[in-house]
Amino acid sequence: MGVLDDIVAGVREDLELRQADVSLERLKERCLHVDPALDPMPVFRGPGVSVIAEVKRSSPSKGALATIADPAALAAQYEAGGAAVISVLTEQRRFSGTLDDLVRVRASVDVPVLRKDFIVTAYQLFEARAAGADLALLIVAALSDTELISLVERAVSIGLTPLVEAHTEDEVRRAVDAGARLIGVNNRSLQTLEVDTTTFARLAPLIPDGVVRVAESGVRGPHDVIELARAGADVVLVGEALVTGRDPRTGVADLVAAGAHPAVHRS
Ligand SMILES: O=P(O)(O)OC[C@@H](O)[C@@H](O)c1c[nH]c2ccccc12
Repeated sequence: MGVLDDIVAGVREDLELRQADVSLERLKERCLHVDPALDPMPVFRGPGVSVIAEVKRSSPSKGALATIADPAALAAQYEAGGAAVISVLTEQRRFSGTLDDLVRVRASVDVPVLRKDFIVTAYQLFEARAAGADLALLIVAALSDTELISLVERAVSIGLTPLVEAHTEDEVRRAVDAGARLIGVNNRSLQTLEVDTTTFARLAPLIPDGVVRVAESGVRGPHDVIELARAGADVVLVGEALVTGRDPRTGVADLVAAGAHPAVHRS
């Protein structure tokens, strides 16, 4: 069993407990009382490379990265540095995140918030919306075509913008076929956890014009942002470098500045 299957098995177990506790009907009811979701797409399509800054305590590849006692404060720093979107890892077992982190982040920033998790059922989309999320990650490798198509549709129907993540040529094709308007190329394989930052440049040309391209994982600093922008990135998603760096606000600002540089020409 690859790492991804292992993670998803744990996610399904945790999900069963939450489903026994809160019915889908109750979640849908909660969704009626949260503020309408924010649309990240106009900013993503605007000038410069947008930065999605991630609240990430640990990862299966690196273990503990940062304590992050106050995710809301960290998110506020990211926003002050110019982050277009805040990503919050809500998976508990491997990433030490919770949905409560997302609720707290949502309350402290005005930019859109992404639920970063291993979403395999519509229930998790309603959870995301009820917690105030504006975007939700859908990982192609964790889903069948039927599941992917129905989760993309369901996300859109409840106001969430799906970020559809691919790691191979075939997965990019499946993301496109599922109607994704926002596609992320993960430089890290979720089967082996290895990072190859050339993955984005190799797969980006398969993403049609008009679809927003996100480069995910392994971005260490401004230099990487410039390279990824040249390869066609509209957006970069950065976690580790920001949570382990000295100052998250300056860290984001430096990435935003690199992506806004006039020498950076995006296709
Ligand atoms: O910490 P990094 O290397 O900057 O990566 C961030 C983000 O891309 C990574 O956390 C990620 C990308 N896709 C995922 C899917 C699930 C969990 C985590 C991820």
